[in-house]
Amino acid sequence: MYTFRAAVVSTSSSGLPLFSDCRAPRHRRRGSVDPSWKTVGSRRGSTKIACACSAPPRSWDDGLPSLESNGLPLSEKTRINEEIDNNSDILIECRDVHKSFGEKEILKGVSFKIRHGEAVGIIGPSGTGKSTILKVIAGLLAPDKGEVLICGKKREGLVGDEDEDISGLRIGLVFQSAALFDSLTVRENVGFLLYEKSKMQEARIEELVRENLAAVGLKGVGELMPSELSGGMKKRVALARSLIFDDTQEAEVPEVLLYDEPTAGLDPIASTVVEDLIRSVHFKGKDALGEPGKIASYVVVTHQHSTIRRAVDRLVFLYDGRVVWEGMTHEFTSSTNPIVRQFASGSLEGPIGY
Ligand SMILES: Nc1ncnc2c1ncn2[C@@H]1O[C@H](COP(=O)(O)OP(=O)(O)OP(=O)(O)O)[C@@H](O)[C@H]1O
Repeated sequence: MYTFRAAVVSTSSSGLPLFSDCRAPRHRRRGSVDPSWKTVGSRRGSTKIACACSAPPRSWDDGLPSLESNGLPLSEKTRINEEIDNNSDILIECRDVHKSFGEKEILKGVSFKIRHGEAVGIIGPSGTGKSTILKVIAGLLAPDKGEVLICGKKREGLVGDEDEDISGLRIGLVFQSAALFDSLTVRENVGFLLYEKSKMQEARIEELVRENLAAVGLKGVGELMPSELSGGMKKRVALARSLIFDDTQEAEVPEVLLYDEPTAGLDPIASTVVEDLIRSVHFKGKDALGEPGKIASYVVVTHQHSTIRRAVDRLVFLYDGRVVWEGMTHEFTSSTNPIVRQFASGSLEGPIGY
């Protein structure tokens, strides 16, 4: 399963133009380049946080009655106001997202919301579309039907497309394979985007690389090659790469990180390290330097029970291309939903067929 997924991500067999710029910079290439690497994100945000996290402007002609003219009872007005307030912290919303690969319909109408401050896990049986929905959110895949709203605004186009215009939010995707360029040093991997896309001085980039490596508990590894790192260290380097950004160019906008099976293939202790790291770079946590993390919200696709328990607070359960259950992590094992029960217990008996 792991190998297959890694293969899907690490080749451009999907035919996506997205991977067309996934090459190491020519002057930094040393030998072969892992073509799988892609950092996803809009570094062009110009909206201030207050705007970034506020609800989309709502027209009172959109089906909801006007508060001014219809003399609604106070309770009704309150309800509507609460609904607006409750939606004001939604960073990402998937609405009825469909996606097929050839004849195979994978996502059959996926809807859920990610709010500011949330730590969400996406779980479900193999092949049910968990990685696919992450890639749709990240702008690596376009939905066939339905939409993804980023801070209330419909995402148009894919990452790198000219018509891609997401502002007010940065989205980073951390691939399960870590997907480092094997021909670049750790420092070059972490600073890749800044070396390539920014006008920052090399010395400043190096400083940021050092800071971000330190934040994930890695000091003094900048000049090592990826082949010299353990699997857990590679995942941390990938995380540091997703945290770094050009802070000279843009207004500060929230960042959402999407982790695709971050603990797959790790031993239990290495998994705990990565799970705690995921928590630590969240703004509610403290990074390895004791500073508050930078991440506003994150989403973790995982199969591992330890990761579910330790790294996320809320779960979205995908089955057969749809969300069949959502709930808090502590509700997962006591759910009466037969699909969830079977999955949580690992039983062969139940609605999920293998
Ligand atoms: N680019 C692609 N081209 C063709 N089929 C694809 C592509 N990407 C994914 N698929 C198929 O879509 C289905 C869902 O894949 P996905 O990786 O999203 O599942 P998943 O729920 O993350 O699985 P797992 O838990 O095993 O990693 C699989 O059957 C896979 O073969």
